[in-house]
Amino acid sequence: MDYILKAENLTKIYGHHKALDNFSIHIPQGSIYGLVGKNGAGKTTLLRIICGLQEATFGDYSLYGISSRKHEILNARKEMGAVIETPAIYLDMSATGNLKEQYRVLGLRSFDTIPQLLKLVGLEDTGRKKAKNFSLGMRQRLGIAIALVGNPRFLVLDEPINGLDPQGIIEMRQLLLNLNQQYGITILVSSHILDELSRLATHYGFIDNGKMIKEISADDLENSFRKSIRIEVTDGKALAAVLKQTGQPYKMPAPNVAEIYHRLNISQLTSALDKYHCDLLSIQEQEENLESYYVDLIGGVSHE
Ligand SMILES: Nc1ncnc2c1ncn2[C@@H]1O[C@H](COP(=O)(O)OP(=O)(O)OP(=O)(O)O)[C@@H](O)[C@H]1O
Repeated sequence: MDYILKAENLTKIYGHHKALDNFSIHIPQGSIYGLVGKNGAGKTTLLRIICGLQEATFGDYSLYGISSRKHEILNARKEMGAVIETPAIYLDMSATGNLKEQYRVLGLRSFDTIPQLLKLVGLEDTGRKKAKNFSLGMRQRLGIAIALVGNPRFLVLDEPINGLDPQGIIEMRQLLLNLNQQYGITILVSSHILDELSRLATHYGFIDNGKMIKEISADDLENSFRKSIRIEVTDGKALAAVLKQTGQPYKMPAPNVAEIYHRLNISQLTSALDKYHCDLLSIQEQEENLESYYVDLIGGVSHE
């Protein structure tokens, strides 16, 4: 498989703290790769390193097969655009003004493609309006337009939907899918918003404490989702006691709620609970999702 970005043993140490610890990652060409991890897991550190904003303490990585130890990595980075933390935009300038600045920085002489770029990110009607009067979503999309100057084949986005309103989230989703599907741009996107990420990502990497815990394609992930039955009762302890007797795996995501993964005889369960004076409040079939997978992988209460 062709990887846009590959690392096997990246380590970044701040003082005594390992922000990345022998970290590995494999981003297939053409993917939308969702990087998932809690606050402080090391996501931004990784993104800053691959964008050349920081150096790794140990280890290297390759971009389009070019090792970060080689001088040519500087050229490889020109084929990559990024928005890390807040987009780097001039608030007193219009969208066009901001793009012109970036064209100049990259030494591009003609501004002819600016209208096309503005249309692509949905900012074609902003005229002379200054970026300081843009909504957060418009600023994020302007940041992406700036990152797209120079036609990168790899786009790196740090939490692009954080703080956006529902409309902003939908527009961002459509933009990212369009960039990936119509323009073939590989996208690395970090996000906490798992439900939204699951509508976009073709691959996932789960990072915790600076380590890559698991990489998986969206297809493999979906195939691994199990169906379960969610039961809510008046007395979780009684439910746990009854379920323990079955010897089958179950989880208790909340005090009075259990999820079980095997066939269940409801009348037997009800009469067993009855002995503890415990009532069955609700019973529901459900399928695992990205969020429950993440909780299982990175931490949660399980009785398997
Ligand atoms: N410049 C720095 N000096 C010291 N420690 C740092 C520095 N930058 C990051 N860290 C620490 O490294 C760890 C990883 O931080 P990082 O910003 O990469 O996490 P993150 O996954 O991006 O989290 P968040 O989602 O909160 O941005 C954290 O414990 C953080 O406090």
